[in-house]
Amino acid sequence: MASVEIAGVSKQYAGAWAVDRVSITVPDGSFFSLLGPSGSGKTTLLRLVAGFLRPDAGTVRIGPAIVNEVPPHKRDIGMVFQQYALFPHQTVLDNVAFGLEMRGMGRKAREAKAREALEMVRMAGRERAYPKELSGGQQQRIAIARSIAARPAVWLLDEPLSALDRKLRIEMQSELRSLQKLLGITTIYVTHDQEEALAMSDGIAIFRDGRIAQQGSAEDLYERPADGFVADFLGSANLIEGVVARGPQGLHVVAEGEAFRPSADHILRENERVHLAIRPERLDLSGAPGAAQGLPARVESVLYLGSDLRVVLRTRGGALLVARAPSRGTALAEGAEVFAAFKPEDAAIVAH
Ligand SMILES: Nc1ncnc2c1ncn2[C@@H]1O[C@H](COP(=O)(O)OP(=O)(O)OP(=O)(O)O)[C@@H](O)[C@H]1O
Repeated sequence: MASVEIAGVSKQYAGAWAVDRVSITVPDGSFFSLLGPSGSGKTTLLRLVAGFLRPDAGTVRIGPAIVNEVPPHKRDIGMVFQQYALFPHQTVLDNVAFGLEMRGMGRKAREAKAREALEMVRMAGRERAYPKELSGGQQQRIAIARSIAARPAVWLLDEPLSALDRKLRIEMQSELRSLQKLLGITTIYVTHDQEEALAMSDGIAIFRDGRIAQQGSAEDLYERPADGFVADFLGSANLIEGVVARGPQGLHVVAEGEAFRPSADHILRENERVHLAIRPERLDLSGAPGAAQGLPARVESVLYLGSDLRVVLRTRGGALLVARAPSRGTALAEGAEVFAAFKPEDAAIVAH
């Protein structure tokens, strides 16, 4: 197995930087996601690691070796694409064995390896089928089996589940993760689905316009977003404008005329303009103003989502807030006046 180290890598298309000085280290055996909106450079970076593209600057290492000049088939990688890219006129077994043949393995050995891979993706018994006889989910399992049959050191997946329906996607997320752990394979996973990245990854890099807005563990990014873009991208954070002021208790954030204490791990600079970023599920609408900190607000709409409600609120200062409240035992009507409370540790303070 091998780590992947991307150091200062850039790539431009027709004068525009698709990937701009990106550095990421993916430790041996870990699962790392590239997350970001469409066009932010995720696929370009994955193709640079795969060797389909050459960086204009920087280096890509797989294990100890710099691979900038190494063609894809010599990089010891397995790849899965959004579109399964199976050969329609070949059987499942031949599709999975294809890469092994390219590596010069004899028929017996490659069929044994291919069967082993099919067992891992729970497709044993379908060796003689053709791709068109399989569902989309099953075809993707075949593509996954093909990518791991040779037991590569590095696994690169580009939105592998985005063509599947939601239920199957969630099932496949945990299967992919289990398989990744079983094989101990170093993995880079491209997705634009924040829930998927949070659920699956040891590490995540959030892309914005070819650059990394922030990288870290799922918890780091969710609880301590570096800025409003990251906070919002990772799950519709509420952003309330404020400014850092000095009071008798030290530095705090003033927003809509109220003082908010920072949690212990925030470093504030006087007069800095900031946002308080609060997750919808961390707003508590159940109480009256009292010991808790928060903002008075009026309910604009209540949407029933099954297990919970989505409540849209407008603060007196004009900020729009979204809260999640349990659907049982919550009686909220449009126009009601409420107090939206939150704990200091649930409000990340992010750059404006
Ligand atoms: N072959 C190409 N020629 C010219 N420009 C390209 C090419 N491939 C990508 N780009 C541009 O590079 C930028 C990054 O694209 P990239 O496909 O890496 O983004 P992405 O984050 O993977 O997006 P998506 O989620 O939509 O696939 C975009 O502005 C895109 O238009």
